[in-house]
Amino acid sequence: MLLRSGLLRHVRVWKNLGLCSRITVGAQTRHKSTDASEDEVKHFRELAPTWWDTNGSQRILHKMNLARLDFVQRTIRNQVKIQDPEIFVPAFNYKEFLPEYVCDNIQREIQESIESSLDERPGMSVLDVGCGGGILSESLARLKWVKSVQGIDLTHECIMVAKAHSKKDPMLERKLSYECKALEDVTGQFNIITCMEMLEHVDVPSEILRHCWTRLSPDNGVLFLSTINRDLISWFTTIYMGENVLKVVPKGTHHLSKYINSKEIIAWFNDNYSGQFRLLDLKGTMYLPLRGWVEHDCSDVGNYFMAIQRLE
Ligand SMILES: CC(C)=CCC/C(C)=C/CC/C(C)=C/CC/C(C)=C/CC/C(C)=C/CC/C(C)=C/Cc1cc(C(=O)O)cc(O)c1O
Ligand SMILES: C[S@@+](CC[C@H](N)C(=O)[O-])C[C@H]1O[C@@H](n2cnc3c(N)ncnc32)[C@H](O)[C@@H]1O
Ligand SMILES: [Mg+2]
Repeated sequence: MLLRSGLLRHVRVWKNLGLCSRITVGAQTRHKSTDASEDEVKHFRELAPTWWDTNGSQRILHKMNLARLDFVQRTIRNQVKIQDPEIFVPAFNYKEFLPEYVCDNIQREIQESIESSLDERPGMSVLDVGCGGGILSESLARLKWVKSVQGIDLTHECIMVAKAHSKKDPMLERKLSYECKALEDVTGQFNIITCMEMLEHVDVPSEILRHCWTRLSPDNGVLFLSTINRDLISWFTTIYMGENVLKVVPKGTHHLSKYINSKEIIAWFNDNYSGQFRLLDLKGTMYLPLRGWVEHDCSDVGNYFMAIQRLE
């Protein structure tokens, strides 16, 4: 069992990185396999009152919301096939040959066609797992092509804050609902399931992934994950700098030993659902002062966004 004390712990974890896969760490005797641990619930219970203060303890989460919503929208739009024969979709790298204004027009027409295709479809149902105070849930509920968002979380105070904040916007009332419940108690299937900045807070992440999978529509449902690789750079940025130096993340939020490598998640899906899923996108993301969260292609280090599609 990895020691949880001081820098030595982090060095030990870092040296032992390859020895145990985080994804299937043994489930202790648990009431529910997807239950939250008391210390995590206590931590987020204390943060709940200031959740919607965009300059408060969750300010980094608010800043991250812009980047992850871009990731979600880009991924969903990329699944839309252009149906309109009037739309010219060049089959070559036209941006290298055509004038910029022509390229801009082509891009605009393609995006407009995608948006109208999305709007013509029946709206998508969304489950936001570990929704916290609802930062992502509200943003998703405001998307035209989303018909419903169900946010669940096991910190009761977060759900109360989420419900109170959503009441400020009447438009959300018919699309957005919240419940303090465990994932395994959620019924039905969803077109989109989001599990953002939550996996690194649970004791048995494989159970969360398994229960997400069974609630993902087999008709190309998409699971969006964002979490953190278990590496020294993650420790340096998210814990040493984030919590101790810059103090932009509440102290005690993260524990390196609970971080999950993107490769571990992909390996777990290959082991459990081989041939039934497609990795739609995987991007690293990092917070840079003055720039906010920026995407990069090194998804094996630091934070990452992942989109996995269920094929059957
Ligand atoms: C290719 C690659 C990644 C190379 C990186 C190399 C390297 C060493 C880069 C250093 C980057 C750099 C310039 C660091 C300077 C210090 C800095 C800006 C550190 C970032 C601190 C920070 C904001 C970390 C984010 C932590 C995090 C995961 C936030 C999400 C979050 C938030 C909250 C909350 O607000 O309560 C709770 C959570 O559970 C979260 O996951
Ligand atoms: C960092 S917050 C992320 C909130 C939200 N997903 C976002 O990104 O804005 C992590 C949330 O996960 C919740 N959580 C932790 N373990 C959970 C579990 N096993 N089931 C449901 N929620 C859980 C916590 O209560 C907390 O609200
Ligand atoms: Mg986190």
